[in-house]
Amino acid sequence: MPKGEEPYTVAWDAENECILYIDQTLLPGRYEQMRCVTVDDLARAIRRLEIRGAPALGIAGAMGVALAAVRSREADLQRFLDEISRAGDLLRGTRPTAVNLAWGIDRVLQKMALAASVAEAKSMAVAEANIVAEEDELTCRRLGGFGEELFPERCTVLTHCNAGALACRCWGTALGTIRSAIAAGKDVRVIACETRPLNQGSRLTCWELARDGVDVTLIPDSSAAYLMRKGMIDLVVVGADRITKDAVFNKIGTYMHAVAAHHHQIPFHVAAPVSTFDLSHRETDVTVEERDRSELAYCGDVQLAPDDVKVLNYAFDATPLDLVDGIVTEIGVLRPPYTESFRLIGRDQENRP
Ligand SMILES: CSC[C@@H](O)[C@@H](O)C(=O)COP(=O)(O)O
Repeated sequence: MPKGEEPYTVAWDAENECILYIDQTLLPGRYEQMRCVTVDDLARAIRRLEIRGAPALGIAGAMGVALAAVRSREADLQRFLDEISRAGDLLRGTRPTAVNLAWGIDRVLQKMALAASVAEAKSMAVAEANIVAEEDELTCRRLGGFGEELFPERCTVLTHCNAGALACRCWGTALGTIRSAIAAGKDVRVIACETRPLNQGSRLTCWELARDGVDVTLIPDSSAAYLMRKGMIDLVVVGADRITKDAVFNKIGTYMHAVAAHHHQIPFHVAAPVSTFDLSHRETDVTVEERDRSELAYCGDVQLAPDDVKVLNYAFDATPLDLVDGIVTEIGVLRPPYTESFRLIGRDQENRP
């Protein structure tokens, strides 16, 4: 977190060789740091959304591989690498849509494959995981700087879900652009959609922004189009979990905001690091996570739907690129038709080790 001595969302504890993280399921009531000492602990924390948000999942994936490495007792290098690769597969399977998770895991596995001994592989894994985390902070701040230019001097921006400090190491992507605009002296008010069913908007985005003294107003997801119609929203900025050749995957509900923004001629922007791009795939190739019926059928212990009713609980949706007016990244703001910028990013990704 950017304030004072506060902890980062996900961090490596070098002394105890484990992962420290802020349990996001406890917010806004409790702000508490937890630890994962095994890969199983981490897999559980990710499935429960104690750690969530694409860039934070990338860091968690990278640190999860480092955790598996330092905990291993295997002495043979090849068997060691096979064991860590299986740990990577376990983590990769926890949440299929946010591409950053697999990206973070693969980055550390690829680095370890260059090691000449188990000891070297372990120290390479920890070092690379920490680099992934440090880079995320730089990326968010750079991205925020580019995104700031999208904000008029005085404006109201709508955002969905939480693409803030809690979804990254700190600062945030969509909220990073808002923080940067405010830091540049602009008068920015935020409309935060509650983001049913798990309320990342009301619990996390409102908590983060209110704590920073940002003017934030909570709305039900279903009122966004009406506020647009009433002229109460100047622009929309959201994060992303995966950007394919043809679509932006983000929290369920994002697509309806994009459609409504297009209808009302309100700019709709996405803020995401280059690590969120997956330009070798199309929308239809991507597995969209479906979550448990209990998230909709219950609110805590209160039953909201009959026992036998069918529930369809997609965690994400896909917004076609023709509804996206700009994608803010750490290398600049990409503009439609995206062909040339995607070609350059895709070529760069293919050339990675
Ligand atoms: C910078 S985070 C961008 C996205 O990861 C965010 O908008 C989102 O959809 C997160 O979903 P979640 O299910 O809470 O992990």
